[in-house]
Amino acid sequence: MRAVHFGAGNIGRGFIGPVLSDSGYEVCFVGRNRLKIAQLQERGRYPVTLANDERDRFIVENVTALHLKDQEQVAQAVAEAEIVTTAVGLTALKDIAGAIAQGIENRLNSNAYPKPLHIIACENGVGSSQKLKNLVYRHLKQPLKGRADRCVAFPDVMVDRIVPVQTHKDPLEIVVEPFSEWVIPRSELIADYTEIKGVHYVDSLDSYLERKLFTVNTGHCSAAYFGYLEGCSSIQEAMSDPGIKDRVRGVLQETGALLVHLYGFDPAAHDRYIHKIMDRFINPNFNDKISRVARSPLRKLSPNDRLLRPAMLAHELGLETSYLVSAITSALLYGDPNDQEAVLLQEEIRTAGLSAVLASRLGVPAEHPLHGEILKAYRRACLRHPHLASSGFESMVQILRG
Ligand SMILES: NC(=O)C1=CN([C@@H]2O[C@H](COP(=O)(O)OP(=O)(O)OC[C@H]3O[C@@H](n4cnc5c(N)ncnc54)[C@H](O)[C@@H]3O)[C@@H](O)[C@H]2O)C=CC1
Ligand SMILES: O=P(O)(O)OC[C@H]1O[C@](O)(CO)[C@@H](O)[C@@H]1O
Repeated sequence: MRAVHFGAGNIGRGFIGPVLSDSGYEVCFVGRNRLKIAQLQERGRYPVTLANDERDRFIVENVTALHLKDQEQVAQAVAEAEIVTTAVGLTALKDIAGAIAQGIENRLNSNAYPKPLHIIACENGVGSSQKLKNLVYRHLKQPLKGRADRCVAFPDVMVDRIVPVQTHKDPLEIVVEPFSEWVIPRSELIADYTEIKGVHYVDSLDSYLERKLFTVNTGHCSAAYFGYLEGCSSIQEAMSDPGIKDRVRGVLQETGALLVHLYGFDPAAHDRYIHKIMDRFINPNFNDKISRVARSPLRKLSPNDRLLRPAMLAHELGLETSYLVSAITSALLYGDPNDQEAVLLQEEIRTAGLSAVLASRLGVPAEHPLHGEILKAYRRACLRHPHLASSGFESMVQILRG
């Protein structure tokens, strides 16, 4: 059995690769980093270490690799695979869609009755595989789309494992948290699907996906944005500040009330879930950089993502949102000069004004009550954090003072 995985990065090597390999797949990584690709080709295996006290270690066997630029080989690998997975980042899906489409075309053209193919985007977000499908279909000619509909499935999934940025001498070495969960809805699978060992199959994905997105991802990025404002460099440092930890808990209690309302979770069980997730953030066996967890604030602030979606839904239901508003406000102040989206966000706020950004980027129109609340909270946060003035906020802080 052959799997093709796009993205030889942290979640690819640290989670998807090991699960597929353990399930008997030969895993072909498709990536951009020449050194990693060459090493994967040469060694055919790599080590994974668990960030637990014992530092348990295992080897992922039966792997190979291709460079994304080797278009013909990549398309052929997709054409022959049983499963294709991705972990490249939501915004990068458009850059691999053409290669996947070419693979589907080869597969359909070489066989009148091609075997079914499952293509799974293991990216954080709602409807990631459907997004990938739309991008792939833009490259397919009309008659092929109809045939692809019959034998290619794009199931949306939930993946959960914290894999921080890696800083080892060996470019393939990877340290991951011990916990992991991969959930796939049975209803989105087509014929002849071979179950992957270790995957949790469910009837419906929504509750699993939103519980994870609004708890692990909302809580984690809140810790990162709160920590950034206080000058922390890692999540571990941020979570050791009792004030930040309380605010993260406040955010998760708000999303928790929403999730309990939406999905009927038992409140006490959900409270235990929150507790467990906060313990995962604190894991002392690695150092998770704020810059990783806070990365791409425009994506994280988009209407369907981990901050705005729960805030808007909670507001609609008349639930409390003040901690979520404070997390959104902190994200709006994220100004890491090495993060392209943070730079663009700050530039847009400076040039168009916060109110316009709230309406156009975050989907919170001027007449929405949360619009005014975010503006107010933002003004208060600017005044509390004058150190941000050095990164271009000076004039704004002056205006706000005036
Ligand atoms: N790291 C984590 O703990 C988790 C990450 N995820 C999701 O997995 C995805 C990947 O995240 P990480 O592995 O952490 O990131 P990463 O940066 O370690 O890996 C991403 C990989 O995709 C490749 N890539 C990036 N842009 C590309 C492009 N335009 N074309 C082709 N390849 C490209 C990179 O070369 C890299 O190998 C993201 O969607 C993330 O939200 C999901 C759960 C956990
Ligand atoms: O990968 P993204 O969406 O930028 O966000 C990083 C997130 O990924 C995770 O590592 C796993 O979902 C979270 O810990 C973190 O919130």
